[in-house]
Amino acid sequence: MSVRKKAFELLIEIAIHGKYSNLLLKKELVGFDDRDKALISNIVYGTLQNYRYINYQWKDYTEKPVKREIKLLLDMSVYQMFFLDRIPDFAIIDDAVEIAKGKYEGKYAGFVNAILRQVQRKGKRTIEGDDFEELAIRTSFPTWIVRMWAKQYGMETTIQLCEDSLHIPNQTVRINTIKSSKEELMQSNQYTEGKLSPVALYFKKGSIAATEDFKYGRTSVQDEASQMVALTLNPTEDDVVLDMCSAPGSKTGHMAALMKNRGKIIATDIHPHRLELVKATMRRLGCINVDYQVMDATKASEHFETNRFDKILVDAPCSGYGTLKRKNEIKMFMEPEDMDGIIKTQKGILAQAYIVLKPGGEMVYSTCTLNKKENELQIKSFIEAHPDMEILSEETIFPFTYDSDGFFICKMRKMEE
Ligand SMILES: C[S@@+](CC[C@H](N)C(=O)[O-])C[C@H]1O[C@@H](n2cnc3c(N)ncnc32)[C@H](O)[C@@H]1O
Repeated sequence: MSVRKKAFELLIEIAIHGKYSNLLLKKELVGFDDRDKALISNIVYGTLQNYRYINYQWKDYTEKPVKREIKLLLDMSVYQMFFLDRIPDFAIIDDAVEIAKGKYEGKYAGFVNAILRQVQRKGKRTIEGDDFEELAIRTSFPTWIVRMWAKQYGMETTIQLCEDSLHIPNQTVRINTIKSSKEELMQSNQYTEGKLSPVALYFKKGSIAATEDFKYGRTSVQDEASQMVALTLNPTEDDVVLDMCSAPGSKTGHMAALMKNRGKIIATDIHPHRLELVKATMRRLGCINVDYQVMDATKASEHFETNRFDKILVDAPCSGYGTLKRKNEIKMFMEPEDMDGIIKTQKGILAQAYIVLKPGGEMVYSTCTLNKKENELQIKSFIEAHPDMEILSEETIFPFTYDSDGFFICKMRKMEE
């Protein structure tokens, strides 16, 4: 199968059928050589990352409603014409026409040809609209989120956030100190040192999952800002810790390492199949101080006695807007109402965490999103409802500062009775 046809099929799966891009590409690119793999990945991720900008380049050249698959074919072709210098336009257009011929009995081949020839003739369009609209189209975001971020964080930060989402992210591992050390791993020349977390290494090239270090549990794939969560909670060897939303287990493994495999972590998640991922990861990492329990964290006090835990991690389900350079398709699907249910769940989990936390105990609330309603305002309302909780630290890590994901991390303490 041609490289572009494969890219097109993958885009249909992601953009129309809602599959996760990183999982799909990992599975579907087996058997392609490295050059083809790189080109297919580039076309798929590039089209997703720039979906609104490239669509803007051709959408006014037709008044007819365009079928979703044909729209994707045009988007993908325009992406290649404007972003990939090495492929001549005529080859991209010919290929798109050939792919269209195979769809809907060839009905759209002429249409695809006509639109792409217009794009080729007219070149890049100047973006029209106010500052919010211009930024949203240029960096391919829905305009509502640009307005929301500008209101919450200011325009300068919003521009940085939007532009940062177009970068290819670092591949980062956490050193699993249960099995290895920085000194040992750095000997292999596969890594450079991280910038934020003391146990982060950047993987230089290739697939982390294919390395011996990963296979034997010396490393865990984990973004650097994400590593700051367990470091902030800082559980010790004597603690009994509740990890309320633990799957797939990145932070559980980190906490086990900080606790030197002593004390106890109870790892819970609402989804049994996701809790299985935590178990598998703990086996690979050699973590032996973890117990597992399927649990809806909004009902934690039905499972555990009051005041039981020394430390609690609430790594809450969230809108995920801090992970946009890693999960490009979120930008395409994000809707303002997505947040409503999540905010309610976060509130419910926090209220339950409070009940099962010991007086004098500490808890971290974290999200991988940039949205004050899920972060600062969520904490503000929690503290108002629980005046015996004090904030020890509250930090937003923007994804552009350390080329990491974006995280919000708040550490709190329950005052002694
Ligand atoms: C941000 S992820 C957690 C990531 C994890 N802490 C890690 O470091 O790998 C949020 C998790 O919360 C779980 N979740 C969602 N709603 C929940 C609920 N009501 N109770 C418990 N877990 C929930 C999801 O299944 C998901 O695994």
